[in-house]
Amino acid sequence: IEFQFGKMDEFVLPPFESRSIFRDKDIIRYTAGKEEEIEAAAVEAPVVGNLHQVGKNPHLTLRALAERHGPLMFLQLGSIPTVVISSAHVAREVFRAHDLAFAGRPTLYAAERLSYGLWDVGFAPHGEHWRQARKVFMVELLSAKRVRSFRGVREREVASLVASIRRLAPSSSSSPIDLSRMVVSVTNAVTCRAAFGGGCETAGSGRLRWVMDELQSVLGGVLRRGLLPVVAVDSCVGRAPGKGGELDDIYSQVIEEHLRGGCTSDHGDLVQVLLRLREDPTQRNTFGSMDHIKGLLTDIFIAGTDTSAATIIWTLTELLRNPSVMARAQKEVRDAVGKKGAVEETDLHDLPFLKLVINESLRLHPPAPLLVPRETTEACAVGGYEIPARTRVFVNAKAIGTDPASWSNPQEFQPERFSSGGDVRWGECFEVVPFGVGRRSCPGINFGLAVVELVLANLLYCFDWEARLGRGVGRGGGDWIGSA
Ligand code: HEM
Repeated sequence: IEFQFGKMDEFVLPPFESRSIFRDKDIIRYTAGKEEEIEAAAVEAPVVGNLHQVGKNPHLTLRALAERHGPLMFLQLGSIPTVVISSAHVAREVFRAHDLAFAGRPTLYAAERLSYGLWDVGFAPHGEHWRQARKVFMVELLSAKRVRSFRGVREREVASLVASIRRLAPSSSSSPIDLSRMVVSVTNAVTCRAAFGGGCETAGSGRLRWVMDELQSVLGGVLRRGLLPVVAVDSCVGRAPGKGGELDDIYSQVIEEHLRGGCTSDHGDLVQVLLRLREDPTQRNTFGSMDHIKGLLTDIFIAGTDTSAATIIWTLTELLRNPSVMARAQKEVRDAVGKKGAVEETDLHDLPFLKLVINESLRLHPPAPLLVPRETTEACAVGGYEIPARTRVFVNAKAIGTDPASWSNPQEFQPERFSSGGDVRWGECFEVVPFGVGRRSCPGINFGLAVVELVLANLLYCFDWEARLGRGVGRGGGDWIGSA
């Protein structure tokens, strides 16, 4: 089976756009008092500052700039003073000593609308609401137990993906299938069923899919143009499906049905959990209004769908580039599952090599290569530099994952490199940060990896894959690559 690479760069999530905050650019100085700024990245132009240097793939441009100017780099992005962290060494220093000071999020204009006024986790400023909502997210919505309860949902959706590919496969010998789109559909469907239960049908799956596509494309637009602090706002925010939009309508309908008791599901869906929390007097400030619930639902859709899909597609791409790794992963899954016909979740424990493959793919291709932007909540000193409160912070996960100081042959795809260290403690390991670091790191790791592993295991078990002739999968071999 072949698949199309054309959409690959849609899977890279560049940083967000924000409301601009005017600041003096001469703010970052040696605390020793020397009149010296953190290495300002090369040529700073009037008004736009270093913006013109950022380019189409900011994580790559910033990595190249960091190679010249150092792993703790200051940029003036338009009117926004920004610090970029590009090595494990600096990330360790920052997040071990100053996790709290770096736990803020900038107020993102479009995000405010998407999240019903920042009543969510991902975009919320650091503070009491964020703390409460995140705690409940981790305990009630995204815990290992809750994620396990969605096992049936995942297995059904993956079986449906396999059936669709089988239907398309005979005719695909001359025209490749668009696997990217199909994989996004699966991650969308799993999230949707976990969130809404039977409400997915109520909302109408076609309509819901359209809204989700719209949500992702608006978000993509916001993120893609994210480094242009002012210009990006109008075109994206106007379409952002927040309050009063189509998605809002779907949420209202599904919540209404749940309240009437008309939406039941065997696993207990996320809307049910959120409505239960709404009745709890101790949770009133966090879950008391419908906007709270809708904001949190949006978080799950935004954060959980494209990130997981990107991981699947990049992993398959690396396997195509590395046929011997593909053969080993495929042998592992086929030996473990035998003639059962499909990989079930219980089989995943027997696939240690596949886990290494996914880790390696996340190292080389973090789906959010600059994570989600942070903002300092207070002034602090890092590496002898003073960084003021409200400085924008990007952590370049791509640069960190490919830093030669941490990784030998960093550009090579070598899953075995993860075999000696046991399981990676995501969020605590500074050499590889696809899920971020510290207290704002991703709370959805279990949920995301569960679907990534099941989809990949089934794709390897059920099909033989090869790259389309004439479309190189070597480095720099085609227009589909080069973005992460
Ligand atoms: C392979 C899949 C995923 C990847 C690579 C990923 C990556 C990330 C990254 C890089 C961040 C920013 C962390 C930081 O600022 O340090 C993040 C935050 C977040 N993710 Fe994920 N994510 C994935 C799946 C999910 C899923 C499935 C969910 C929920 C269903 C989710 C929910 C969130 C939330 C709510 C936040 C915001 C956390 C906060 O600000 O406190 N993610 N994720």
